[in-house]
Amino acid sequence: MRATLSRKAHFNAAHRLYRKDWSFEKNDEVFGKCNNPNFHGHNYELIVSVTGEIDKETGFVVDAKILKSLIEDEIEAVFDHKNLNLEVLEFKDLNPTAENIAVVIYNKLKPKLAANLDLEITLYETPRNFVRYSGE
Ligand SMILES: Nc1nc2c(c(=O)[nH]1)N=C([C@H](O)[C@H](O)COP(=O)(O)OP(=O)(O)OP(=O)(O)O)CN2
Ligand SMILES: [Zn+2]
Repeated sequence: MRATLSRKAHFNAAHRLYRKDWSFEKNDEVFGKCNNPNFHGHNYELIVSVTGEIDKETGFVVDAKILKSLIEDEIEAVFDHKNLNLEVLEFKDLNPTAENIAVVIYNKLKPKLAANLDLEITLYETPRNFVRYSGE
């Protein structure tokens, strides 16, 4: 029997949406106020969902305590109160859009989970904008 265990987390981070290889005008045209050179911030809300067989002995898909620690160590410690463009290696040459942040989070967590577990990342950048990514 399969089920999904989800864990919520959050982090605050600053970012700027732009491409280094575009002019300021082109970045302004495409990214608007998100191209502010002085950055801006969001209270990101993260939902990490793990799907798999329910273990017959424990009743767990995955131990929620272990998932909590994984998110703290791999995501919150790296992203919380950081400037994503300047302080998080993965975004040195990658625009820190909600889509790309969700992919980076997926890629950090997936190898840390048992191979038979499926992972879905839901990332709210604002209360109204959110992204889902599950590796496809
Ligand atoms: N496809 C995407 N579009 C946008 C992203 C993104 O990550 N992916 N990000 C942004 C900006 O980061 C921007 O800061 C979002 O803020 P805003 O437009 O203010 O979002 P709100 O939900 O708060 O907007 P309201 O107009 O107040 O509803 C832009 N686009
Ligand atoms: Zn933004």
